[in-house]
Amino acid sequence: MDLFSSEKNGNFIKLPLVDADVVYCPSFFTSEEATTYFETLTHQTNWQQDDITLFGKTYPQPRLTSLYATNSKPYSYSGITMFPKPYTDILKEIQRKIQTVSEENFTTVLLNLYRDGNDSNGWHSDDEKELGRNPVIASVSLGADRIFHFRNKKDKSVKHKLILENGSLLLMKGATQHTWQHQLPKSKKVIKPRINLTFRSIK
Ligand SMILES: O=C(O)CCC(=O)C(=O)O
Ligand SMILES: [Fe+2]
Repeated sequence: MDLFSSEKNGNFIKLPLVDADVVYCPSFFTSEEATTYFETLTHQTNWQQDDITLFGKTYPQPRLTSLYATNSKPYSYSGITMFPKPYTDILKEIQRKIQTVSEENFTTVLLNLYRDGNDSNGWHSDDEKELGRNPVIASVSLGADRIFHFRNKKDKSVKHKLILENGSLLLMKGATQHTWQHQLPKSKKVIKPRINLTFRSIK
């Protein structure tokens, strides 16, 4: 499906990032769908808090995570290896809806729970080998609005900010993970939780 002619799924905005392909859709899901998904995933997900190792030091990850997949392939990043559980019905439903616009056969979803504005996700690219060369990553946001940043890898002063809203979809494709990093910074103002799902393909 051509993203820009899709009316049913609302408004797709292409972000002005050089050598990247990032599209944001603010209300991909209705607020009723987003509320149902948020409530169900809060309670049904097998949330865990792993330790990560960065530059030889070990810390508890500043958020909770969980991995689900249609196969049994693990996913490794920041010194953590996660083994997936099988998709639940709600994850199948969300994936079916995003697959109508993403044209990618996702196998795996990483869920993040940011309990409040103290939880965060530091600068990184999703460039692990198991994701393949130019990964398509579909990122769904539920719950509290949070600020999201991109910065260019060659010139880290080149940044782009956006707000990831409840029920939104962000699609990152093409060279994006080679040329840009992203982060979800802490925010003193945020007191409510947010759930993020990033659908990926690990073959
Ligand atoms: O929470 C988000 O919006 C970003 C998550 C992310 O970048 C990741 O899990 O790789
Ligand atoms: Fe990421």
